[in-house]
Amino acid sequence: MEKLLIKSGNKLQGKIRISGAKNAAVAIIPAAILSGDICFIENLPKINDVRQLEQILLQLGAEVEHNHFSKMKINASTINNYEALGDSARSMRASYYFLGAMLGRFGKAAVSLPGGCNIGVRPIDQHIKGFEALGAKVTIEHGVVRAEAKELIGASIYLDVISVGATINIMLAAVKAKGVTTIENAAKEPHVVDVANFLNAMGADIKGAGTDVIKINGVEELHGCDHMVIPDQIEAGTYMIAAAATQGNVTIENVIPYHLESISAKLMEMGVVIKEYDDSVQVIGKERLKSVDLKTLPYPGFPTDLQQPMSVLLTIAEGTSVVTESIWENRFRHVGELKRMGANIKVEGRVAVIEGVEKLSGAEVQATDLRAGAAMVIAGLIGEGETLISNLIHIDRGYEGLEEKMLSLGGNIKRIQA
Ligand SMILES: CC(=O)N[C@H]1[C@@H](OP(=O)(O)OP(=O)(O)OC[C@H]2O[C@@H](n3ccc(=O)[nH]c3=O)[C@H](O)[C@@H]2O)O[C@H](CO)[C@@H](O)[C@@H]1O
Ligand SMILES: C=C(OP(=O)(O)O)C(=O)O
Repeated sequence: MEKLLIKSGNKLQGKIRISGAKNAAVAIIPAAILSGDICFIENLPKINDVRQLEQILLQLGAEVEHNHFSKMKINASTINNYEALGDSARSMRASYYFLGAMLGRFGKAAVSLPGGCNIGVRPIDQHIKGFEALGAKVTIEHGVVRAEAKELIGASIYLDVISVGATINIMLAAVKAKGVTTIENAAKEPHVVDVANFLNAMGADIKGAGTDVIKINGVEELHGCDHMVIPDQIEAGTYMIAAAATQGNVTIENVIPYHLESISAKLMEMGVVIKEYDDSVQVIGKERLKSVDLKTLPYPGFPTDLQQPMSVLLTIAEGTSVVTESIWENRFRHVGELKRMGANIKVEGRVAVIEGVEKLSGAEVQATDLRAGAAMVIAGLIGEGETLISNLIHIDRGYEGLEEKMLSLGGNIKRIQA
């Protein structure tokens, strides 16, 4: 089994380049099948979720070419199967975007119920409500979601919860529907905007992405396009936190600093020095940081996907921090692992109370999910001695070359068979 062996002691120093955003890429790839023309997608992250999406595209009959995923060419004119069933679809969350995309293009779709991180129940009722409002019939049987519509007609849809997935899936289904669709209480994450920009580059007419209300004027046809995926806000935040935790000095390049404001603000509140440039941020750590309270919220709030890495930093801050996870009901599974390293954390429901300790100590721990994995890597960089992390499958789903990037910054980390 592959594990990550980390020795602590090195402060991260230097420059790091952030990859394309996982959560944008995994929606844009399925979105590309909305047209029978050729789409080129650039700046894709080299992660397992993207590899699984390629498998699904091939399963559907699309033609795919890429140069180690840097630029993917998708020809969806050859699609002859409307069912994405099996391990690839089940292995990840974003396979559910094929529902919206296939429904939007062909009026029918079947996708195995998606997987993804085990961080809560993860219902898809808002996606289904949206598809049904557009005129589709949706069923779930034997672990497969099926959606079918003779004709999709624009509708007004109010989301009961702010959902990234439902917002994007409804956009995908609605771009070619007859008439106007509005999504109210829409998610505003940067990846939602990137997907809307991609669809507009294909000829869609979407306005308001990035605000609470998205308006989609259905168009008859979409065409091919060339699109560059935005930089990954969460990967950038992960390296910012790692730099702060190791008292390092790291310049994080190829970012949109505006997308990082909630993270920069929290780090500065703790005493970290952040310098913002046009497309990079420099993070300079300090010896003992101050505790802070943190509540995860939809964008532009503090992202839930950085709650776990951030809680590592809080374990060694001075004082007591209260972390409230308001998006997912089960996103504290990393706490048990951090306790093995000497962290002092109490969890009550969706709240974790973290009492800062002088230091963590290395231990054998697991990546219980994707961001928990990143959290363990940061803990390993600061935990006295050696840390061995297992269950790397989660990390590989969403971080491009994590150990190579950490190594280039001076982190003492290697992948071993153990
Ligand atoms: C591939 C991808 O982009 N994953 C991200 C996406 O997940 P995902 O799109 O699955 O998350 P959502 O934004 O949909 O979920 C937010 C909240 O809404 C609830 N909900 C969602 C849909 C639904 O039909 N019904 C419902 O009740 C969820 O249980 C959760 O409490 O956004 C999350 C919130 O920023 C991130 O943590 C994930 O990294
Ligand atoms: C939870 C995440 O991803 P997914 O929705 O793909 O499980 C994440 O990226 O942190």
